[in-house]
Amino acid sequence: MMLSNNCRINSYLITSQIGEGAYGLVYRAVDIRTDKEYAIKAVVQNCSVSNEILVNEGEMYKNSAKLQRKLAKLFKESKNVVRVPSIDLKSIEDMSEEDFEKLPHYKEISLHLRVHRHKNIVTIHEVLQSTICTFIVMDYYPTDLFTSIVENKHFVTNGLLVKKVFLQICSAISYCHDHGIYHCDIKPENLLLDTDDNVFLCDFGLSTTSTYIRPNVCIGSSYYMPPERISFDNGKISFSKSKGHKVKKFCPSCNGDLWSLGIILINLTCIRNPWLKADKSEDNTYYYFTKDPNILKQILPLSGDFYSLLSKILQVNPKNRIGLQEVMKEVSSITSFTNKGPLSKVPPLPKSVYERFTSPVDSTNKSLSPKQYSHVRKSSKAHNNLPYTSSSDEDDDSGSRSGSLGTLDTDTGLHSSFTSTSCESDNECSKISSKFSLFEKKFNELHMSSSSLTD
Ligand SMILES: Nc1ncnc2c1ncn2[C@@H]1O[C@H](COP(=O)(O)OP(=O)(O)OP(=O)(O)O)[C@@H](O)[C@H]1O
Repeated sequence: MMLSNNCRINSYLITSQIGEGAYGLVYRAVDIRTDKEYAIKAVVQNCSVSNEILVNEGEMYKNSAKLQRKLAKLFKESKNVVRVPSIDLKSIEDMSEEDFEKLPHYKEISLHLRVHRHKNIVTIHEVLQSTICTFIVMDYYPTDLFTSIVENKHFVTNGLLVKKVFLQICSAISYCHDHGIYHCDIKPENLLLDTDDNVFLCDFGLSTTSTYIRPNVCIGSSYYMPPERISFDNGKISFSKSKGHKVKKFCPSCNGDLWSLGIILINLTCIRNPWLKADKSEDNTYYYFTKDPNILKQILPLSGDFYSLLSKILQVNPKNRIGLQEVMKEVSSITSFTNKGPLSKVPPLPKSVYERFTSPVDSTNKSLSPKQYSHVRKSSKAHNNLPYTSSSDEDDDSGSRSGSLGTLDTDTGLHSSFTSTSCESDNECSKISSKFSLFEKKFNELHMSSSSLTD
């Protein structure tokens, strides 16, 4: 069930639905106060986000359809305008593992907030809590890397662009790793692009702070999943001694992300995925690759140098993979990706260009504060020319309010507030606001907390 016209969350007018995933729905919206566009991800409250479950497609659509129905009901009951409190971002960023046990869906937001200052990571502007879900208000980007590679064939003719985008992705991932966050779901659909071909990492729904991850736990998209998450050979897992006991060593999380980056680099340069799944028993190409990595040169038009780099990244044993910084340096200096065509000759990058691509900050904005990249709508008035045209009371904040505020049932004590522009003059809002200061107190006590590329 789609949302009806004029649905608004505080000052965000929903204009369309842009995504549907395992844990939520993503909407495109415009802030009627500023005319800026945002993406709003609705994540179901109390959904048990487990890093160990690969949600199947049927289940995914069931979950999102259920959320869709609940949201439609909520908007209907609140005459299309839902008023919800904004949660203090710092309090979410500071949440602990213990807090995530109580509020699992906040883990994604917390981990994302810890790294969103990087110039190539999507900025979160606001987190809004409703009775049925949490809304994450982020910068909006018009396209993703999958569409750009597959539909627009944007990269295969421009080696410099391949290097720019890939190095920006590496820089974002390296920043995450330096902050103890491992994304675990790097895929082109989770890499968004602005109109200047800058890339932005999103979706921290599977990310983890665990430095080591248990092998053979399927997480992420199968095309990009490293082999140790699918069928790691137990005979090869090394053991170490701890207090006299034999302890099974887990696989380094950072090296799993590295494998996914290797597949992304193949996507960018060859518009192909080498295999459906890095599983010897299920995928013949991958099986032959494990017998002889040279097979890559037969199935893909790789140059000798690029093959040599890929064979250092796509090491079956995660411990043998080349480091991320070395990958970045090698990509910067490589002079050919393919053995024929426009990518058979690509320029090595001067140091200054390499530094610009890999810098965590925008050269025009030297501070590591969250970015302000939001898309500004072309129309001068936000409510002009919208697919969902506004009603006459659109700008009247003293109009009808949703009852949802008063029934927010979380008792976690997350610090929340109403933005002054959204409902300061409203009686109900101030009542709820004082209710939230009690939560604030409790907060202090608790110390809160596929598509694929065509083969
Ligand atoms: N900030 C954004 N701007 C534009 N589009 C976005 C934004 N964030 C997400 N999307 C779109 O919505 C899709 C789903 O978002 P996201 O990956 O965060 O949700 P998910 O529920 O975790 O999905 P999945 O289960 O497929 O990983 C993305 O692939 C992207 O196309």
